Amino acid sequence: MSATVLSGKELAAAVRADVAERTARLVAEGRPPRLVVVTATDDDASAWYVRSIVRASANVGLVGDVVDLGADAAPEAISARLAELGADPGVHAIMLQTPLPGSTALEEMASSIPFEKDVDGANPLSLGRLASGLPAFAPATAEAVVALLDHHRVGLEGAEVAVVGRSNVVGKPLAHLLLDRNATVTVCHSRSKDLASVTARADVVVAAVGRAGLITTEHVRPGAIVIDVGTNPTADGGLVGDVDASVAARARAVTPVPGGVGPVTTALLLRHAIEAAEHS
Ligand SMILES: Nc1nc(=O)c2c([nH]1)NC[C@@H]1CN(c3ccc(C(=O)N[C@@H](CCC(=O)O)C(=O)O)cc3)C=[N+]21
Repeated sequence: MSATVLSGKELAAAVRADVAERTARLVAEGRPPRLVVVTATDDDASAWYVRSIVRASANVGLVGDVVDLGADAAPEAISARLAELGADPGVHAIMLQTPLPGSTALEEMASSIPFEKDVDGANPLSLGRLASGLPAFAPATAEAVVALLDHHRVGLEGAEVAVVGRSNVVGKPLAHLLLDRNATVTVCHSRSKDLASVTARADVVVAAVGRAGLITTEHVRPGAIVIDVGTNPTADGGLVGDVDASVAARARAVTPVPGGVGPVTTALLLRHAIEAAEHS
C-alpha cells in the first residue's frame, strides 16, 4: 500500500484567496500593504524564492518590493537598510533572505527588523516571544508544517512528534508551535544518538535538515505521518526533499516535494504581510 499524498496546493490557494480579499480592503481604504524582501546573495534557491514571493504578491494585489544589496554587502549596510525600512510607515512587512554574505548571522541582522514587521520571524525577539506565548510571527516554513497538518486533519493533541533539524527558521520555532498544540515534541539533529530509534516511535515525523534521502523506511513507524520540509536541488534541475521515496510504502501519509510545504510557506508569508499591514 502506498501513502496518501498530503498536497499543500489547495491550502496555499485558500490562504492566497483570503489574503487577496483582505488586501483589496486595505487598498480601498488607501492603505496599500507593502512587503519588502531584502536579499544579499546570488544563491539560486533564494533567487527562486524571491521571484516566487514577488509573483505571488502581485497575484494577491500586495506590493512586493525587492531590495538587492548584492552578495558582497557589509553587515552594517544590511542592518542599516533593515532599520530604515523598519522606520518607514509605508513598509508593513520585511523579510531578509538567507544565505547572507560570509559569516553574517541572520539573527544578528534581523534584530534590526521591528518585530511587528518581522513576517518571517527572523528577529530573535520574535522567536523569544513565540516561545513565551506572546504575539509574534513564526517563520513561515515552521507555521506551514502545522497548517498543513491541520488542513489534512492530522490530530496533534497528545501526539508524539519527532522534528529532525534544529534550525532557528524551522526546527526550534516548530517545536514551540507543536508544544502550543499539546504535542509531545522531540527535536533531533545531526548529533542525535540513534536517530531512527527516536523517529520510529513518532506518530508524526518532520524532516527539516536539507539533506536528500536522509529519512528512510527504518526511520518511520508503519502508519506514521511524514512531513518533508527539505528542498534539495538535484543535478537535473529538479527538487527533492529529505525523505526517501521508499518511505511512501510504509507511512500512512507523506507530503510531496515539490507541492507540499513549499507553496504553503509562500502563502503564509503573504498572510503575515497582510496581518502586519492590518495592525499598522
Ligand atoms: N529567511 C529565509 N526564509 C526562508 O524561508 C527561505 C530563505 N530565507 N531563503 C531561501 C529558502 C528557500 N525557500 C523556499 C520556499 C518555498 C519553496 C517552494 O515553494 N518550492 C516549490 C517548488 C519549487 C520548484 O519547483 O523549483 C514547491 O515546493 O512546490 C522553495 C524554497 C525558503 N527559504
